Amino acid sequence: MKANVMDNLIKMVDLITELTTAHYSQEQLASFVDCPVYREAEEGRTVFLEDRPSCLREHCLCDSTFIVKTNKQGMLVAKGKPKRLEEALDCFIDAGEYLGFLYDYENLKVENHKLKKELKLMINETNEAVMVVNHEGKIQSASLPSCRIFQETESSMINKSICLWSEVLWEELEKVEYSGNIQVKIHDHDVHVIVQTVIEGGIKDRYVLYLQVKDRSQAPIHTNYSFSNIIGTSLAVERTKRLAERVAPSETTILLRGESGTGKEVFAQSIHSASRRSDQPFIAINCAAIPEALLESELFGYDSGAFTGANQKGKLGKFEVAKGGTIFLDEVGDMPLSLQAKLLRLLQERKFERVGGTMSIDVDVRIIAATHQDLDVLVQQGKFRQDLFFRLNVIQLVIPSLRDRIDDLPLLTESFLKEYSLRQGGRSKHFTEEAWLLLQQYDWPGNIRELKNVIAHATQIEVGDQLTVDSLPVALRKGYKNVVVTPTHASEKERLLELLDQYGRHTAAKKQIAYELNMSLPTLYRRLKKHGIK
Ligand SMILES: Nc1ncnc2c1ncn2[C@@H]1O[C@H](COP(=O)(O)OP(=O)(O)OP(=O)(O)O)[C@@H](O)[C@H]1O
Repeated sequence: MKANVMDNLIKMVDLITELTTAHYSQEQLASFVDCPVYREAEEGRTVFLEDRPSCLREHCLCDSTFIVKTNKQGMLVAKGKPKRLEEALDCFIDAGEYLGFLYDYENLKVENHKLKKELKLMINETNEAVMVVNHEGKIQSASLPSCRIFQETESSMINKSICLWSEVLWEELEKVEYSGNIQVKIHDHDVHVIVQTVIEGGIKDRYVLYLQVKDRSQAPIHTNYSFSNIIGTSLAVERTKRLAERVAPSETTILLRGESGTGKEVFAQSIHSASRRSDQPFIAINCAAIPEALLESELFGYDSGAFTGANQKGKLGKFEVAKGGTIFLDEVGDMPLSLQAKLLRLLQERKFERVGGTMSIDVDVRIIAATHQDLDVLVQQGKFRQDLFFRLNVIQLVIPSLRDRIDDLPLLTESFLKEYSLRQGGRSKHFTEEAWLLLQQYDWPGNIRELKNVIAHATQIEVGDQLTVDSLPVALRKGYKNVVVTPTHASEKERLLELLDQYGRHTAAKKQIAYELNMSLPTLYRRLKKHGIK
């Protein structure tokens, strides 16, 4: 479907060139009334003429073969091979319909600038990476997805030579006669470029480029996770998954809470994959990992000339790169207050300005924010704006820690063992009983990320199929006591007792404990009963 529309767009560029060559006004048409060809065309049929009819000859502005399409408003006369134009007219309608507007070619006023404007609009609106490069290698128009591949704003690419980004691409473009395929590297991405040349007056006038990033794992749009591959069947994770699945299709802003390494990004990606935006970009940005001075331009982009002495070209910010898709603001609690104000305005007005820019840019992005910190506390401390907190906290999902879903340890371990053993080209390895006990006793402060790292480490250093205590990191081995217990049971019981000691045994304390464990109060009572805790 998309490929067809692209083909159509490419062909249309050709068509537009042809259409601009001749058009007859109402007055001129008045003098054609006696012409049989014109009358036939007036009935609404497209008439293809191998030769120029005598009735048109005297009014004719140029001398070549014609195709005539007419109605009350005027007559469209275009130059070119009849069969090709017939196809092109169909393409014109198809592409117009797909892009949400139908160009009424019955009423077509064939004025060069208008058609060029329409083409530009279509290029801007398309979700495909399309560019037009002129015969000197200068970029004439570029759709937003193509700007993403080049990691530039449209304004910083227009009228610049394509050589600035890839000399190879320009060398290869020059070799293309009519159409061709080029493989190039742009910012380390392997990009496949489909090229169509536009010939005017017998010479190559411009190139229409359709770009596809081949290695999608490197493309910003890529997500690895959907709900179906979130591993875990524990009550805590099932509950969170159900709630996330319910809110995914809506456009609601979501706040994910949970310790580091619990899978907040995994949930954010899954929500994106289950939303209407799934074929649009998913862009993640860690607000804590980027120096404060750079965060604003990373998020909102900057216009050329925004920084003196700096790179004079503009740059797209993550909100623009994510257009139509989802942005994942990880560690949002670390965002500086000055930027919190800008983010709040964006959430309220769905608009923002680039750094150094004056133009307001509309935002069409779903926001999923995440934090391992307690935003309530940050609000009380004056480190996080309360109004922003309310805006972000429309739906809150708490991702349980691995301790609180320790029942999932076997499933997770098995899956990571398979993954890493396969990666290393061998059979699936397994833990000895002793090592397995240690894994179950450990309290996993680094959560699933830590578990993954432990398994990657163990499978790498152990040559045999069995992963022993010795292949575990020191932090885990510290707790090794060589005792036989039923650990899942024991560790949950231990955790419950610990929390009861900490908070107390009255109902309010139990409510707090249930909240901490991401379970309902009745579930907590069931668990307490199961472990014989009074
Ligand atoms: N349910 C799951 N099934 C499979 N893998 C998971 C699951 N949850 C998390 N992981 C893996 O654990 C690692 C950490 O997950 P992720 O980055 O989503 O955590 P996070 O909570 O966003 O961490 P941080 O707060 O540090 O950014 C990733 O490698 C991810 O693939």
